[in-house]
Amino acid sequence: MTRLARGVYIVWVVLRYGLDELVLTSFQKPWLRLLARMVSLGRNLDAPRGQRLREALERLGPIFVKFGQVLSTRRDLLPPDISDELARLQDRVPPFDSAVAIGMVERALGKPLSDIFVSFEREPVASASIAQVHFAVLKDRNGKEREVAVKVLRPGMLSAIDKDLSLMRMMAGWVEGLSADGKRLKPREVVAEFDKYLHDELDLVREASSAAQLRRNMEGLQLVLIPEMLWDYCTTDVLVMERMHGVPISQTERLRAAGVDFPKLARDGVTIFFTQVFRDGFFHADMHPGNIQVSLAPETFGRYISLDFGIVGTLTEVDKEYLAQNFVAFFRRDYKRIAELHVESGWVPAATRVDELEAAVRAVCEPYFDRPLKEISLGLVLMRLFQTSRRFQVEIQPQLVLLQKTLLNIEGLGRELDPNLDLWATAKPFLEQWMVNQLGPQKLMREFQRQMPRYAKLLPELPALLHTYLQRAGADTTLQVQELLAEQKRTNRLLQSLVSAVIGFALGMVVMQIVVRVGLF
Ligand SMILES: Nc1ncnc2c1ncn2[C@@H]1O[C@H](COP(=O)(O)OP(=O)(O)OP(=O)(O)O)[C@@H](O)[C@H]1O
Repeated sequence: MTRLARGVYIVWVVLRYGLDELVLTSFQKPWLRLLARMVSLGRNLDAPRGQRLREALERLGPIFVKFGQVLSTRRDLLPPDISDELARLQDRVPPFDSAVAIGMVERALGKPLSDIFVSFEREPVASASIAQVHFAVLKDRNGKEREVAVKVLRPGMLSAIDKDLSLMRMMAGWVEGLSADGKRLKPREVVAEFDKYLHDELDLVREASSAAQLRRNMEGLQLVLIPEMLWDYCTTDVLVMERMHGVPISQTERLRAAGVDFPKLARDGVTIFFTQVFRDGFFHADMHPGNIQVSLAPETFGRYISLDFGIVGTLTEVDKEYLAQNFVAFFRRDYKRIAELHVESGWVPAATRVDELEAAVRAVCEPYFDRPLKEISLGLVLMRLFQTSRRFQVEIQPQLVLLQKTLLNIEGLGRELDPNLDLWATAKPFLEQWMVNQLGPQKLMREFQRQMPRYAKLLPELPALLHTYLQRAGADTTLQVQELLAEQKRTNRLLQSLVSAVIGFALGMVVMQIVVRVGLF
């Protein structure tokens, strides 16, 4: 289909499903209002708006379906009825021809299939819009046989995606320009985010490296199994990894019959997530049930198996600091502090009235304290906080939105496995440890250690630097002497401040320990 024909088709679907009503209720130009009314004559719009949007995206094909799925996570932008409906979008599409998949594997790995694999299942085990997965048995370099899962990218995805993305960008521009409501929805920003997301997903080496990193991070925890990536066989289009044998988490009856301890499973899920977020700042952000299995093998019985590492989130020290400070203020119900934090960090315009922001934050948080702590959904609180912040022109970072979305998934999963799950009892040790790490002496020590190599490197260079300096100063010895004396004074002062800093640091450590251990929780 040419670009023009595809564009016309998209506009037709938009109008048939009444999507113009969703975003363009407030066309600014009268002639556009008239035109929209004319082309939409006689259409039947009985179904709820969310359902119409979902059906239209399904009709527009896999890339739009993926777009809807990504959009469903932007609960900070969309009303709940629409995001709920979008979250129901299923990404399962008919598989592509096995011969094509095999051809891609052979091209990517540079050998005939029989040279690499002992056997290769032609029928894929799963197929989605971006890729499909085949099981196989690999003959590794040492002649050892290994069961593997081979993920192959759908051919021609890049050009199809780029075509649809350029149309989406164009439509986003229209929506933003033509509708008063359009600007609020930030369509161009949303499409740009989707563009990055899709291109990341189209690089399987990137996915494999995320998996390898998570596997390393999770090794010591002994709660989750992550497939090993077989690097000799991983390319941008083809990913070969250890095959996992688990039971999908959705098959609860089977798991129960096998004797899996559900309350423990629920607690472990929270532990894994909190460790990834608060300890490592690197988390699996696509935690839908399709990507989670449970091992029934005797030596790893009851452990999670995590799959699909296309979407991971990273948190910087600044993000963690933001979360830490806000969580602490939240637990203390110190809404003024939350408001002040936003102003201090420059998140809201300096002219923002702290009392107004404080009142808005109070309205979000206070209702939650009516319930027992274990019933509070932190994902929901965060989402409401982000929504409120937007009203005050705060640009919430995408990684924080990703975190909030994953938190909602984890809480949902945990409560499904064990309705009595006390999220806080499980999360509290992590938050405590995290607070100590973020604000306590360890953090200062880490900073100190981080800076040390820089100073250590400078030290041996000092005589050479001094020598160059003296040479440059030339014959004017008076000047040299005066400057050297001044330098000596400066050095003395530096030493004095260093000593004070060390004493202050030691005192700080003691005070922080007391504050953190006694004051916060
Ligand atoms: N290493 C593995 N071992 C066993 N099964 C696997 C493995 N990797 C993938 N699968 C199977 O293939 C399915 C799809 O894998 P994956 O989620 O990685 O693909 P995807 O194309 O990204 O799908 P989606 O985006 O819909 O989650 C999994 O649900 C699982 O059943």
